[in-house]
Amino acid sequence: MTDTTASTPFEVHVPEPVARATAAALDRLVADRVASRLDAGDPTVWGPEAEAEASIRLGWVHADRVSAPLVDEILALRDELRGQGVDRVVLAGMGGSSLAPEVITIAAGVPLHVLDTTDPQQLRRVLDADIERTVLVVSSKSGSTLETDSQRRAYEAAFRAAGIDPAGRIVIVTDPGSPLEAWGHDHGCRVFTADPHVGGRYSALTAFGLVPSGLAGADIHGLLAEAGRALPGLLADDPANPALRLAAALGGRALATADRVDKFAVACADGGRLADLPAWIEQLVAESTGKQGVGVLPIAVAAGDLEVAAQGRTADVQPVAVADRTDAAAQAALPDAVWVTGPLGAQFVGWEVATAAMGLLLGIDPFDQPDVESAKAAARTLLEHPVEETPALLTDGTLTVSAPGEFGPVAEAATLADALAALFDQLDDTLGYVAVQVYADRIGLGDLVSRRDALARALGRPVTFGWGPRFLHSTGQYHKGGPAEGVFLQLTRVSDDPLAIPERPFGFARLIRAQATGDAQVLAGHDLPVLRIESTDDAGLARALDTAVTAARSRRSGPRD
Ligand SMILES: O=P(O)(O)OC[C@H]1O[C@H](O)[C@H](O)[C@@H](O)[C@@H]1O
Repeated sequence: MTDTTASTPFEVHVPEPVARATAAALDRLVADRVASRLDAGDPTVWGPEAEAEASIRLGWVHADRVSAPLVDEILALRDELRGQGVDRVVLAGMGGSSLAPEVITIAAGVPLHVLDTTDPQQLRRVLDADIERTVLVVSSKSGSTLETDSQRRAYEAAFRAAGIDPAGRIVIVTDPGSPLEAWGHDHGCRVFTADPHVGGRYSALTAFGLVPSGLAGADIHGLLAEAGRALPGLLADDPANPALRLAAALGGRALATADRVDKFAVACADGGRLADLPAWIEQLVAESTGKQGVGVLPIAVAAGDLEVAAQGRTADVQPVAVADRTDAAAQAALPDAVWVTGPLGAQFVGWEVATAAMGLLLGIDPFDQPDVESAKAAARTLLEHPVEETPALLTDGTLTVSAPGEFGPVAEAATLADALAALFDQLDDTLGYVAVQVYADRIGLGDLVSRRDALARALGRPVTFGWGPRFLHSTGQYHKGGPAEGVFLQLTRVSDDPLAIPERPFGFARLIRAQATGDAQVLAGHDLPVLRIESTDDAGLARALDTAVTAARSRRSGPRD
């Protein structure tokens, strides 16, 4: 008897009109044998310019097998730590070194405290709690990421201040040969070296995803098994291959001259297990595809938000729903959406294959991130030299408004609402989007995200929402290297918190401000409109966003030429 209850390992449903409009892209992916060439580790898929990078970046295709021996090692360490009463796991890491573990542990319902910030308020909350029960995982592929290094320094000092030897409480995950590996060995820490043939954003099923998640109590063996079950179907040159169908549906119209669809809004449709998956998809797709003036922009949204709603969404955005199992009633309620269904391990490899295939459709290298370095360099320069203030346009209570690079008539703005209206006037009504970038405590002020949908509805255009500096390691590449369609609203919570970074001449408050200033300068240097609002209190951030919604509404209802 056939088992009709077995869940499908990975399934993609593409609405008929989308499938028709992207059929040529799917044909191309099958004819170019992208799936079997990935399976074989062929680095020539993306052309001669991408070959050198691709030749050291395809280890993720078989990560389920390569990572299997790690599982017992991680679980043994977890038991050892628990035996010592150490059961609280904190992760220091940015981008590809923290997004996957956060998704995995949320799906598993186990606690993991992710430090992917330089915001002093957010850091203090984690640093000040339960240190006697805490193990810190420091994850960095390069071993030189400034935020991660700063978090590690702060925690090491906190362990020492509490009379705890950091050697037994800091676990390192890094590439072989990195400065962090050397630091870990020199300081007697447990060190896991990852497969160096996997880039950060493709590393979910390597030591980067597995060590923190496994220590926190997630079923990492099951996760690898889910990927293993899906992979054969994902590596077949077949028009039924769900990853190729996903790539064609999302990337097949991104370069069209008419009716371009170069964005997708992704929501978790099962309300629970995969709730955080859209944040991981954002980094994978944005950083992989957004370069050389082209790209596919992923926008993480909630299920009822404008960009996925049946009414009012815009033609350049494809709605996407992710869920861990098929639910016919939910699918019927969102008939225009591409549905991506499967358990988390399968979602990881399915999206990775699809993203690599999108790289072929777009003609770019899906494994590099050429524009990420520019923001880091600008922040470093600002930290080494006294910060050069962009003159303020105006102040409003606790808020200071400035526009590096200027744009339109913003210099004449007399009020915050005027400045916001000037920014929104730069928005292209066909392909433009607004990127809201908030450098603040993303846990304590998490409610600010709820204003994203209101702003999108008021503008009638898509809105992305990123927490700084986290998004610099995720969608930041797309904003600078992708199509010049964005206008940028940057909010920064400035503070005089003295939280120090040991052996550095600057503390966290100065660092986060330099990161915001540096990125704004780089964006303005690309001739992109950037409005900066700095707030000396938490309430100012909410007030600035509420004013943005009001300004956006009057733009829509006011006279248009
Ligand atoms: O793991 P790390 O070397 O610390 O890198 C963390 C992140 O840094 C950069 O921003 C890259 O663009 C990301 O892809 C990467 O995930």
